[in-house]
Amino acid sequence: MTKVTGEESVTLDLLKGKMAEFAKERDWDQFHSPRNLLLALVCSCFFPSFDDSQVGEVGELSEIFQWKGEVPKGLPDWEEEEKVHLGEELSDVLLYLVRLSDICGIDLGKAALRKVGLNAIKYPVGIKDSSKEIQQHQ
Ligand SMILES: Nc1ccn([C@H]2C[C@H](O)[C@@H](COP(=O)(O)OP(=O)(O)OP(=O)(O)O)O2)c(=O)n1
Repeated sequence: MTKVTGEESVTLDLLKGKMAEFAKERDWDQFHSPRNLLLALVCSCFFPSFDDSQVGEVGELSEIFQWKGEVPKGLPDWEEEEKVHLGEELSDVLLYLVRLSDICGIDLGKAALRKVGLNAIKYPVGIKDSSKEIQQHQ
């Protein structure tokens, strides 16, 4: 795998390439089907390779926040180790999502930009909605 320097700018295309390379080097393209990738994201880890956990990556991410109650933005009270762990679980979700999009032939960046535009039309500025009511109670 090409070395990650930490200095290159991170794009969805870069991550897509890294995941494709990662899978090819291990002969794991056979496991990276749309269904398997979706299951790895949201429910039990289906991959026959290793993990015996019954929790998908979104579940692992949720577990970090479980029982903590609401937490302040920026996570000021969290240990550095917890934040590193959070970054890892967020990354797992992102990486599987990028890979799933690639395998399905969806340009995720373009699709997301288009969706941002659609959201702006659906929710015009100044219109009251339920998410604003939630914010008011925070
Ligand atoms: N068949 C696989 C297995 C793993 N991965 C990659 C994508 C994820 O970024 C990460 C997931 O690896 P694990 O299933 O080992 O999950 P965790 O890293 O979360 O480990 P754990 O569940 O022990 O916390 O590895 C992958 O692309 N294809």
